[in-house]
Amino acid sequence: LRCMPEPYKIKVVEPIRLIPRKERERAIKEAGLNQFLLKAEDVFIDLLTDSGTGAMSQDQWAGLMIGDESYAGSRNFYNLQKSIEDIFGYKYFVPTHQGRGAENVLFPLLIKPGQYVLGNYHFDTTKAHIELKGGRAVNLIHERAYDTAVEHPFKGNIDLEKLEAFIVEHGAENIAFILMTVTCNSAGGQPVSMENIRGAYQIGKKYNLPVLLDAARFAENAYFIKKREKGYENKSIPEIVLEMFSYSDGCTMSAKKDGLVNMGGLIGIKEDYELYQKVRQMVVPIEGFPTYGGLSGRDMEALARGLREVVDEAYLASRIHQVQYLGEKLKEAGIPIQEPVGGHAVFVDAKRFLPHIPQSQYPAQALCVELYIESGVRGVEVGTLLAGRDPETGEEIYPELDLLRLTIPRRVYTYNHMDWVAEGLARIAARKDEIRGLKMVYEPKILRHFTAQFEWV
Ligand SMILES: CC1=C(O)/C(=C\N=C(/Cc2ccccc2)C(=O)O)C(COP(=O)(O)O)=CN1
Repeated sequence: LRCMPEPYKIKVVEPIRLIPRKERERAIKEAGLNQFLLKAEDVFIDLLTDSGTGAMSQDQWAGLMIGDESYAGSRNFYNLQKSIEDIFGYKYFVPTHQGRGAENVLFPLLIKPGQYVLGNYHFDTTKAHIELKGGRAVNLIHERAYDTAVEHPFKGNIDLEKLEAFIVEHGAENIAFILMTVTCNSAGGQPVSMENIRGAYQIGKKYNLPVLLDAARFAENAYFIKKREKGYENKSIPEIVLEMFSYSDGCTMSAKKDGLVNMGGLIGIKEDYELYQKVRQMVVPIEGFPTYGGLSGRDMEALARGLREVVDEAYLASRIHQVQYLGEKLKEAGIPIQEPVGGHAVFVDAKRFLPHIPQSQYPAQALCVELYIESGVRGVEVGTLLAGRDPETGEEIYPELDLLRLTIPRRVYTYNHMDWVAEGLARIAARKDEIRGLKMVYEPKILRHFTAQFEWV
């Protein structure tokens, strides 16, 4: 499975340390069995998220030195604007501090209370912003995404029949917009095919609905299209990216993923000047000013350069192969994962791995805690804990997928680190029937997974 070596060499290193098991047991206990509450220094290999945790290049670091911190009209804003024009083919954009900043500015301009926002599968913070603006987030991903054992090249695809049927049934006037998340994080970092993006866009046009991309991992999505979709094998990544964005009216983007930066986000608008004007007004009270949107000049420069780096095929091949490699190692150890392996993470199917733990006892969270104790590796739960409660009934939602996400930061870890993670999980697999469920002893009201506290059942 080894592919071409990484197209970069290491120049700076940051020490990491595996603290003794006794200390790991104490640390996670003090964190209420919630890995979000651990100190980063007590984590050996941090697979909590690929968001903002990647390594920047020498070109990006060099760019910090030409950060223009003028309040308005910063040079770096115009450099970022050029990157967005060249890569997305969009005429307008506004920077924001991260993805949620983009959602917080854009969504109230598009959603009337009670309207639906239709998508393949909204990420949880995006769903939260849709609901906070009075919208109703609806996931219409194709059924196959819920069966982790089923292999399909584009499990992130929206079910186009369901999409059109929903619009016809509820009336286009009750739909705010269509949001396509590429790649689809919640379904396991699964890509969306060009045909599917085009199909959703055509349906949007047919019913006069805006179509937006949640573009956090757009480059990884483009790579999968090149590798897996007929007719794209000879297209360059930049060509594929331009075509993807041509099938949208705009995008929100957490640049902390495929922007290759530690902080950043943006709202992109293809050509709707009127919407752009509204966004420029809204960004002032929320993110500061239209030419900096919550970012310093140097951050915008790092992003302007990161967007150009992320569409490099040699980089994408090495990044995605490393994720595939970890997936293969886990499969060899008989650990059930979402197949095929996605672009930014390996998702362990905790329901299949720990069938003796009911979803009401958070199997993926229990596995996450065990993995930290066993090997100092921090993953994250994408399952019942994350799903939260139904906003209307208050009942816990038991999602189809109860996954432990092992999220690989970009350009940070080596294959040895991946082996360490796989061996830790293999040791757990040997004693998995002894793993106990969890009960939540403190439950926050909003986005509970960040600060919830647990005890072993
Ligand atoms: C598809 C997509 C995302 O994946 C996304 C953020 N993902 C994150 C960041 C995160 C969120 C919640 C808990 C832990 C970590 C991820 O770990 O996966 C956002 C929000 O972006 P933001 O974090 O910059 O505000 C919008 N869309």
